[in-house]
Amino acid sequence: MVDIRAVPEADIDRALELAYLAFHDRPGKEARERHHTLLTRCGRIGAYDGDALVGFMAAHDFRLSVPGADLPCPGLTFVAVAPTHRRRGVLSALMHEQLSRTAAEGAPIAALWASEAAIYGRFGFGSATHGATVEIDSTRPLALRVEPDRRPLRLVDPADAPDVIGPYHEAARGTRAGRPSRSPERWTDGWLCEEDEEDEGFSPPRIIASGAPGEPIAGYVLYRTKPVQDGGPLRSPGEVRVDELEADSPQVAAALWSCVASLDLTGTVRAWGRPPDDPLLHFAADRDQVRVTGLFPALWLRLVDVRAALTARAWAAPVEVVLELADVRLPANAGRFRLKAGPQGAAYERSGSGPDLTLDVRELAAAYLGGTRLTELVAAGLVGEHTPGAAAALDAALRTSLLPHTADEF
Ligand SMILES: CC(=O)SCCNC(=O)CCNC(=O)[C@H](O)C(C)(C)COP(=O)(O)OP(=O)(O)OC[C@H]1O[C@@H](n2cnc3c(N)ncnc32)[C@H](O)[C@@H]1OP(=O)(O)O
Repeated sequence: MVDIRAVPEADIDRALELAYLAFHDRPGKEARERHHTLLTRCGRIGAYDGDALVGFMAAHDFRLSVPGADLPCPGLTFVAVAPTHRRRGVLSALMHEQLSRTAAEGAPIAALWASEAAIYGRFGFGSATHGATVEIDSTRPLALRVEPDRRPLRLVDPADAPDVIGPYHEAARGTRAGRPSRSPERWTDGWLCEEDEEDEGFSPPRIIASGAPGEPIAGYVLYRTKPVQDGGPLRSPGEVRVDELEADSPQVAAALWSCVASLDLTGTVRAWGRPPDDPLLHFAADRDQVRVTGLFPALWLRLVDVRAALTARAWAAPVEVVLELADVRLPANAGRFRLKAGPQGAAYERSGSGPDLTLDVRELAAAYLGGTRLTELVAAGLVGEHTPGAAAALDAALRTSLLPHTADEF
């Protein structure tokens, strides 16, 4: 029997060794130090078999943008179970403890990025945002259907970036649901880290902002580059990897995309985590030049307190439905509830009426940010619709003008 309890700071190095073991990772000294510091700032729970730490889970203290609100939301990370103890319920026990703590702390939701998509649905997490991998052939000028903004572009020193682009990012977070808050440390130790943790072949981060010095910025692009790989006949062009691009308008976005697509000694721009409704995909004149090469589940969301989550968000249209909700991990959420919601707010109370929709909490979580349509889940056989049109009506109320999205992998 393992014992689930808080992991003291003294055990952080052991937790990291366990995580590196589980993730087949061998980071260098600097990355280890960064991870250590990061874990000092996270909530930490462990599974101990006697003295041995055999399971671990950490939680960032995030807030997450949801439609019309910004909610406390632990961001679960560094989940690892020792190879000697896997498939014996250690993760399940850690998750049980984590969800109980989340509820006790009054956070209505929790989120994570999954190492494998098959793991977290059973714990009530739904796939709530998606990322698109976009590739631009930049061996020729980027063909656009909008006129790029003419404001000057300027380089921002990464050391100044939290002050220059941090507030811009924080404001942009409210425009799309699904975005976690970014602490100064997450900027410096993650996005702006000199060495790229995934691939040390990439340059340090580069930032180009739109707007003359002294003026408020109108957008920015954060990217890294890889030089030409010179293997004789196998010579491949340099690559630009766009990590983040935010802009006030399509014209500013066009100026920033054009800029990275025209960098000398590069022939490809890869943006690994764009919103699936990225305006670029519409204003690119040649869709053979700008291609979506992949679509992946990004943020997984858990509605820990369904009532608090539903009544906290904004609603796009009036709806009144009775939901029969299943939640085997958090039974307080389970049962029949009448949701009456609209632009004025929402009420969610237990009901004795027959259900319009029958669904598991993971399906409601997938739909909560407006990124997954319940009508599609009905069509997939995952949501039962007992009143024709009920799923479409709830979709209309959950809808957001922009798809939820985040590239903040944690
Ligand atoms: C948010 C993050 O940090 S994501 C990172 C997750 N960590 C990793 O991928 C590191 C390598 N893997 C591991 O450390 C472990 O295998 C973990 C954490 C994925 C699973 O831990 P375990 O203690 O083995 O899980 P546990 O025994 O509680 O399994 C619970 C259920 O999930 C299932 N499950 C666990 N892992 C997986 C998986 N990778 N794929 C599919 N199903 C899985 C189990 O079969 C079990 O199913 P059941 O309830 O029907 O019996």
